[in-house]
Order: sequence, then structure tokens, then C-alpha cells
Amino acid sequence: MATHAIRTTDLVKTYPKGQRALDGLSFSVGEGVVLGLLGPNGAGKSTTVKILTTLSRADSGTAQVAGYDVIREQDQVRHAIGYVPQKSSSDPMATGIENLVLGGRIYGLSRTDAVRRAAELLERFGLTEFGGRQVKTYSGGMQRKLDVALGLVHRPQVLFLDEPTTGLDPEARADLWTEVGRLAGSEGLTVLLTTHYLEEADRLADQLAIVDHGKIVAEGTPEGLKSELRGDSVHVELVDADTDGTVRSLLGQLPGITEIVAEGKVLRARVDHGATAVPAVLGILEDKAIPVSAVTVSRPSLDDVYLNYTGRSFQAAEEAA
Ligand SMILES: Nc1ncnc2c1ncn2[C@@H]1O[C@H](COP(=O)(O)OP(=O)(O)OP(=O)(O)O)[C@@H](O)[C@H]1O
Repeated sequence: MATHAIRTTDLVKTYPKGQRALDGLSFSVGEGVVLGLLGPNGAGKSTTVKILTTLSRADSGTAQVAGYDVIREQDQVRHAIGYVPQKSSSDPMATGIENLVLGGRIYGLSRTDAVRRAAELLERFGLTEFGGRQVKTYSGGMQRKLDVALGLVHRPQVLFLDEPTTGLDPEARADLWTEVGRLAGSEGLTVLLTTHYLEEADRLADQLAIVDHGKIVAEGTPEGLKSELRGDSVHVELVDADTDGTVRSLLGQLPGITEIVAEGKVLRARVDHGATAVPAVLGILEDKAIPVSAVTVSRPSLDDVYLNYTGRSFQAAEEAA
């Protein structure tokens, strides 16, 4: 097995209508790591996953998964990986066991081995008592767990999860996070998961690669990326949007306040010290009779990291997509 479970160099992909989905995307992941590919809708995450799982080809650049080249060694790559697409690939009319046994048989397991593996995986994901039921009767969270189990049938070295918790309720989401964390921790599996949930990236990923417009703009651990940002974040929510930029320029006059970004009624800024900045912010706005709904101070979040590297908030990027 290679030192890097996944490595991409300068991947470029332009779709037929001229949409450049990847624009020189490079990153690498070590073995046994959960890598979060975080980016707003349309950033190029799914395209990256499709290239790494051999479902699509880059126009240029190279990629290796489990030490195999995704173009020249497609078969080896396919055997080394598990892929859980955004849309479930299980048969809703079949039972959980039937789906898993079929999955095993497709990968060449004997019937006995496929049945044994199915039982193991159902147990692993707490689905044993539901194994005999049709998948259409499963809750969203159970279906998703079965999807992940299907991706693991052939004991892959690298598992790709494309937006694994989209559409799940918070409880099912947290449950799946626990499962994925356990997989990587106890079984040495490398996991690449794409997500547009900041919280998911923060909670689940050992390493993060932030994707914006088809490029990686920042890489590191969630904590490392946040701690690179000095000071605190201040969010000021106004009663009326700062349409003419008055509030923005007023805040800009205060010492120790930088990176002021206005989005509708919300202004976000970085300050050296939150405790001293808040009275100063409120004071200057009160002087000018500008009504404020709320002011909050927090340690930098991944949203601030994203803002720092791309110049816009994650939510604004999602809305623009
Ligand atoms: N088959 C396609 N044909 C044309 N354009 C495409 C195709 N697939 C993706 N795109 C475009 O390429 C860009 C990157 O898409 P991609 O699906 O990789 O992004 P993403 O980060 O995975 O977003 P999402 O979370 O919405 O899947 C987007 O602008 C998208 O509209």
C-alpha cells in the first residue's frame, strides 16, 4: 500500500458546456485518515470523487488511489475502493441481507462468504434485527447505514462517501458520524467524505481540504485551520441592511478590527480582542443612531476559515451556487 491513500495533482475538468469544474486541484491523504472535502454546492467535490472512483476522467492532471493510477490501473482502483454515492444504490424492494449478499457476489465472494459478510456488516451497523425487512421500510438513517455497509462489502482500503448525511435528521446524522469515526479509528480505513456542512467537517474530519471553484484553497486539521486565524470573530446583526456601506466604513474606523464583510443585515469582522471590540462597536453605532439586533463574539469557526480564504461566507457561496 502506498504512503498516500489518495493523491491528486493538478486535476482539471471542464464539462461540455464549458463549465470548469476542476481547475488544478491537488491534495493528498495518508492512510487511515478521514479527509473532509468541504465546499459549497458546485465547488467540484462530486467531480473529484467521480474521477477518483474511475467514473469520470480528468482532462489533465493525475490521481492515485491506494497507490494505483485511476486511468492506467482502473481495475485495481475499483477493487481497492468502496463508493457510497449521494443517491442510494440499494434496491428498496429487496431486504437488507439480500442487498448485501448481492453486493458481495458482485465483488466475487462465494455465496457462503457473502452471507457471512452481510451478517457481519448488519451487526456492525446495528441493523441485524432489520436485515430481513425490505429496505423501503427503513428510516433514512438506516438506509444510509446500509449504503455505507454496501460500500464496505469487499473490505476496501479507501471509502468514498459523497455527502453522506444530506437529507438526514440531526439525530441520524450524529449517529452516522459516530459510525464513520469508528470505521476509520478501528479498521484503519481511509475515508474521503464530501460535505457542505461545516459542522460535519468539523466533527468528523481528521484533515480538511477546502474546495472553492475547483481548487483546494486550504488544507489542515479543523483545529489547525481555525487556530491560524488570530483573534475573535464578531457578528453584528443590524435591524436594516447596510445598503450604502455606512456601517461597514464606521466599523473600519475602529482600531483592531479587520476583514469586515457585509452580507445583508449581517456584518462579520475579525477583531484582536472580542471583549474590547464589542463595546466599541456598539458605541459607534449608537452614536450614529443605527439600530442593532444582536452582537456576538466567538472563536474563529470553519466559516471564518472559509471566509478568510475565499473572501465570502460559506452561506453566501451556497446561495450563489
Ligand atoms: N455532468 C455535468 N455537466 C455539466 N456541468 C456539470 C456536470 N456535473 C457538474 N457540473 C458542474 O460542475 C461544477 C462542479 O460540480 P460538482 O457536482 O463537482 O460540485 P459539488 O461541489 O459536488 O457540488 P454538489 O454538492 O452540488 O454536488 C458545477 O458548476 C456543476 O454545475
